[in-house]
Amino acid sequence: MSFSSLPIVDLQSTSDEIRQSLLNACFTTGFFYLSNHGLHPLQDQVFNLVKEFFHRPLDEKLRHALSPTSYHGYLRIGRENLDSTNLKLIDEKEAFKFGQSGLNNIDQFPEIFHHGENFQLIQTFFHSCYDLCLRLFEHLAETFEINRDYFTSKHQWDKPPGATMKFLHYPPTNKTDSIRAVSSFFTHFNECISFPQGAHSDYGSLTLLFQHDNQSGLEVFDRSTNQWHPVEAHDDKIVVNFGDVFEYWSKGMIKSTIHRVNLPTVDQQHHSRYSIAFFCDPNGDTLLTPIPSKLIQDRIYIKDQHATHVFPDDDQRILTAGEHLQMRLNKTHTY
Ligand SMILES: O=C(O)CCC(=O)C(=O)O
Ligand SMILES: [Fe+2]
Repeated sequence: MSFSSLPIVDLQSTSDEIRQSLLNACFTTGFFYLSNHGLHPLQDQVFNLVKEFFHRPLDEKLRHALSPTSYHGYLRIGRENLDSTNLKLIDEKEAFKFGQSGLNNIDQFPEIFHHGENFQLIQTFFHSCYDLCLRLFEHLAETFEINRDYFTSKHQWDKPPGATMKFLHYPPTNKTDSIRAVSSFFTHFNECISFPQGAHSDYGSLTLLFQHDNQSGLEVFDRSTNQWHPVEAHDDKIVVNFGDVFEYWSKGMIKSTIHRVNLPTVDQQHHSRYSIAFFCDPNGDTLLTPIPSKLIQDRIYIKDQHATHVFPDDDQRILTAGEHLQMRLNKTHTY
């Protein structure tokens, strides 16, 4: 895998160029920048709302805490911890999660999302993200030289589980360099320590990540060298990554690359970092069988140690996307 910089998929370039850059992303990190995607003006408005929401008092946000039976709600700091391999790591982020199934029911959402056009803005943004994923799926089908609707037909809007959107806030940290050193020391002594967001791979097919104020923090893991690499934030480019489902579908050709959010650099540590993640999941009954493409049909899937997060055991039973999602969600530890 090469990490010198992520490939750029420019949606205003020709289909051939898009195919080439997608192929490049498929063969390297499974991450790419998406430019000229058309969502930038909308994204700015949504970030204003994101900031307004997270500035509300904690008790007000907690009135809409995510419950085990709902697909949307507020997650306080430490509630969702994504590194399932290290139960001592607490994610120092707060989030608000929107499940597609709740998007029509405004009454369940915090007051601030009811004001003026805010709820319509959220819905429009959600739909635009979904449409953008469908567009990428069509380009990917061309890249794999298979039916144009191969992937889109597995992501039908009206079938569960649907997509999920998360507003994310990483509060300022006053960890100085010496505290950073002490934190890593304490992990050896069974203390819980906090980290903006623990290492994980995404569970679904595609993730869109919107960043704000060009504030970096995202890092991707290079399996071949065991090293973390920072991903530069550019507000006008969406960072897109493939999730576990594509690793299954492509017999490991596409990596569901592990990533995390690291502590900010010292000059940025007094600023909040905001991001929006949009997670696309195939319909629950979709089988995780290989894509019928000559690019991968002769491929032998050799699972490396990092694929164990995708393949929890060695039984050869073919999972559905729904079973896989449930298995990953069960492993996300919460307090
Ligand atoms: O906030 C970020 O930069 C990354 C978010 C992410 O990876 C996730 O929520 O799965
Ligand atoms: Fe992620």
